[in-house]
Amino acid sequence: MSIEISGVNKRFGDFVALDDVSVSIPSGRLTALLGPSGGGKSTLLRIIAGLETADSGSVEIEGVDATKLPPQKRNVGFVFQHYAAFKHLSVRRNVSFGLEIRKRPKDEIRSRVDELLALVHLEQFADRLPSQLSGGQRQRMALARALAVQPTVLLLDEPFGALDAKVRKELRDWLRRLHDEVHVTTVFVTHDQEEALEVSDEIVVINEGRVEQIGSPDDLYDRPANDFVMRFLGPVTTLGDQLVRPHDLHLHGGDPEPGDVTGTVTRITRIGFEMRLEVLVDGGPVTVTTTRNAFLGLGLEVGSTVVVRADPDASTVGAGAVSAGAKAS
Ligand SMILES: Nc1ncnc2c1ncn2[C@@H]1O[C@H](COP(=O)(O)OP(=O)(O)OP(=O)(O)O)[C@@H](O)[C@H]1O
Repeated sequence: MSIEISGVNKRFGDFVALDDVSVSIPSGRLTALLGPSGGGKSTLLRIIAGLETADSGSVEIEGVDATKLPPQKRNVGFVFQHYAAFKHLSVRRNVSFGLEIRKRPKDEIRSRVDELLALVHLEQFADRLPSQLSGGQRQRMALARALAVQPTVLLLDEPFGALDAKVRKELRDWLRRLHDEVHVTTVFVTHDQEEALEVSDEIVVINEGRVEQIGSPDDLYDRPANDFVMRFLGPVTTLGDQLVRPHDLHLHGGDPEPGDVTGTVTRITRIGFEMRLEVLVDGGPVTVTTTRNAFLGLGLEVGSTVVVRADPDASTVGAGAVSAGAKAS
C-alpha cells in the first residue's frame, strides 16, 4: 500500500469533518475520493498532503510515518481547482521551478521539462505566460509542475472543477491516459460520480466525515454497500421495498409473473436515445428507462397498463434502511 490512513479524526470547532477514517490507498493506482459537498474529501486530501493536521490517527506514505512531517518533506505533488501559477514566468519556468529551487543541473532541468511538456501536450506553449493559456491548458501545466519533482504521490483536489463540461471530459480522458503512462500513485477529489466511475481504479466514497464504501467502480456500481452509495452513484427508483436502477427494470404487455408488478403509465419523456417512463403501481410511482426501440415495440402511451419486471441480475438494496446522508440528498 502506498498510503495508509488509520483512525483519522478531524474537528473544526464542534464540527466533525472526519470521523475515524481508515483507508488504504494502493501504489501506482488512480484513486478517487468521491462524495457530496462538505463530506470531508478535501480535508482528508489536505491531511495526506500535510496542509492540515489530524486531531488523532496516523498517515503513512510508502511505509514512512508522515503524520507529523511538514508538506515539503512528504514528497507529494499537489494540484488545486484554482491553480496558483507564477503569472510573470513562462510555462516552461513554471514547470521547472521546483527543479530550479532544488538546484538540479541546467541540462537535466531542460530535458526533464521538455519531457513533461510533451507529456501534457504543451510543447508549443512553452514560452507563453499562464494568462495566455486556456483553463484546461493551465491545469495541464499545473500537473506537469506537480510531476516535475517526481513525487511519490500526486494529490489532485477537483483539478477540473472550474472548467466547462466539455473540457472537463477531455481532461478526464487525458488524466487516465497520463496515469497509464506515468503510474504515479494518484488521489483525486471529485463530487462527480461519472468522473470517478470513468477515470479511477479505486473509489473511496466519503459522506459526512465517514467512509461509506471502498472498491473498484464495478464493485460500487454493482454491489453498493448501502442505499447512500447506490443513490450517489446513479439514478434509482423504488420498487416494493427495494431500490433499483431504472434501467434494470423492464416493461412488458403480457400476464404478470410472480415478482412482477402491474401499473399505469403516467408520464413518458424522451431523453436522447433513451425513454423514461413513470409507471404508477400499488406502492407508488416507479421510474423505468428503456431504449426508444423497445418502447416503440410496446406501443405504450400515457394511461396504458403495463407490467414492470426487475432484471434478475439487477443490483438492489433495501430502501427502508435510509441513512442520514441519503435522506439529505
Ligand atoms: N478550515 C476550516 N474551518 C472550519 N470548517 C472547515 C474548514 N475546512 C473545512 N471545513 C468544514 O469541514 C467540512 C468538510 O469540508 P471539506 O472541504 O473536506 O469537504 P469536501 O467533501 O471536500 O466538500 P467540497 O466538495 O465542497 O470541497 C465542511 O463542512 C467544511 O465547511
